[in-house]
Amino acid sequence: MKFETKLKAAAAVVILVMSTVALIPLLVNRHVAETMSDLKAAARREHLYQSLISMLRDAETGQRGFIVTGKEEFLQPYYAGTSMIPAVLLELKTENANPQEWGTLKNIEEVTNAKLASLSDTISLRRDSGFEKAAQVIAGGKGRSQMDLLRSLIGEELSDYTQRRNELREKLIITSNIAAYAGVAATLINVVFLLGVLFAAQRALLHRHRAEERANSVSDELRRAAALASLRNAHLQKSAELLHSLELAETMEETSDIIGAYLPALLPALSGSLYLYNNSRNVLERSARWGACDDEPDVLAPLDCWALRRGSEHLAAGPDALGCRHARASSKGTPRLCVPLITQGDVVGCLTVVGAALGGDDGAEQGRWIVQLAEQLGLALSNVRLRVSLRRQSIVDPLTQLYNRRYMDEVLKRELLLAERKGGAVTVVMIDLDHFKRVNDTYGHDGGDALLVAVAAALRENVRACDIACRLGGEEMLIVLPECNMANGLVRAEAIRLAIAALQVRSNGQMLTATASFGVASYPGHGRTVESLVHAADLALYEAKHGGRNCVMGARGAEEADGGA
Ligand SMILES: Nc1nc2c(ncn2[C@@H]2O[C@H](COP(=O)(O)OP(=O)(O)OP(=O)(O)O)[C@@H](O)[C@H]2O)c(=O)[nH]1
Repeated sequence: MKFETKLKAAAAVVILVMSTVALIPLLVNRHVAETMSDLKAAARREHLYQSLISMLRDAETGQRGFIVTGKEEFLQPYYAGTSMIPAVLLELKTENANPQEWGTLKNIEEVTNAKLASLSDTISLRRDSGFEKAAQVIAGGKGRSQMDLLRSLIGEELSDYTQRRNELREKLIITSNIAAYAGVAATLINVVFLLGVLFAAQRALLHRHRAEERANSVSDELRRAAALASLRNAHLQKSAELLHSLELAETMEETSDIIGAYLPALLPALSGSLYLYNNSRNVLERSARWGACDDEPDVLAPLDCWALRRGSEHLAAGPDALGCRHARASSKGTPRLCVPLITQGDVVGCLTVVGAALGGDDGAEQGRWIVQLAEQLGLALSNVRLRVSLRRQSIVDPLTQLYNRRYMDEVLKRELLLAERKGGAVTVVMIDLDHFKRVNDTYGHDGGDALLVAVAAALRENVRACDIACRLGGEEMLIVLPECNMANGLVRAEAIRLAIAALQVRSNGQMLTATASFGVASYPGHGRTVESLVHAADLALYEAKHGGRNCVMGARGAEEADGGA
């Protein structure tokens, strides 16, 4: 049974008991009232009997006085007594007479009437026949014996009533005592039951209070869980968007931009930086930052960060926490979480996050979410790296690290379209090493390869960042010079020719040198398509070869159509 149902049942029992208990004094008091009434009736009858005897005595006294004196005024007590006797007798007969009394009452009435008759007779005799005659009748003693009989009969009744009154008085005392005890007992029982109800009510209140507290705490937990779930949902949605954008990234720079744009929304109450590992320098370089607090260095040495040293996340919260060396003094005291970005055992970066929210109530949850995010970022970054590397492999010649013919086609096509739209120029420089077969024959294929690598480096060093140096195949190379006219192209080709001629390459203990022949052609004068332009450069190269090699030849018929760049 539920506690509150039990309490209701107990309250019903208490009300029943208290009502019953309240009736006890009522019943006892009624009994007392009845006894009091009996006592009053007994006293009244006692009084009537005493009055009757007293009235008869007065009547007799008046009769004697008249007989002795013969004066009528002496009859005054006689008249007063006899006038009230019938009423007294009537009341004795009708009011509260009990059955045992009836016989005696009848006798008393008869003797009284006889006594009154004899009193009246002697008074008449005195009037009519004088004192002597009346005195003789009195001396006969009839009147006295009547009076004695009445005294005896009334005395019996009075004695009965005295006894009855005593009995009633005792009964009244007992009943009164019972009433008093019943009152006290009822009060005590009521007090006990009231205390019981009070105690039970208090327990019920306590019970309810605890239940309310439990309900409140459960509802708080549910609210927190709901808020957490919605936050997680938002995080998951945002991180899914971020990961999707990272899948489309083509370069590491683009990757950094994407991460930098998403981090403020993913970790809004915090500040931080994302570092990416630079293999060649063995340091981590900052690729993105967000938030109000910027106290991170641009470059992170692996030994400066506990997370990188340990290979797992490191939280520094509180004054005694072990802080990383890269954390600057300005942010000391603010919780900081560093998480290494690791994929397949390799560190690809590090996420450092700073903010009071890391140490609050939800700090642990935030920390878990950041570690999870870092895992996803690490995986995504490694995918981007792989993609960038594959893409590079597909467009770069593995020996010389120059772009391959396929990429040259792609780039040149794009540059020609741009030049057409802008009305600009594009120049291509075709390069072919002289007597390269001889190099191979003399120094072996390794020697030839070493020379090719050195020439490729010389090309890269002598062009602008926007120029694209490619290896078309064998010892044949081509440079695309965007926004460059024929004249400038010829100058550039000449500089490269000199750079190649100055090369001294050591291979297998021998010093190798090289020269190259150059054919230069420009858009739009020597061709408007990739094929026609490359063909024009190739023809010029052919002329350079036939012109004695180690020289630069421009394609024919270009001057009038040359752009102004
Ligand atoms: N070591 C090396 N040799 C290569 C490579 N690709 C092509 N060759 C060689 O380059 C040589 C090209 O020779 P040719 O086409 O006859 O021209 P050449 O000897 O340079 O003479 P000219 O071009 O007329 O000056 C061949 O012997 C090829 O085997 C390469 O990747 N490495």
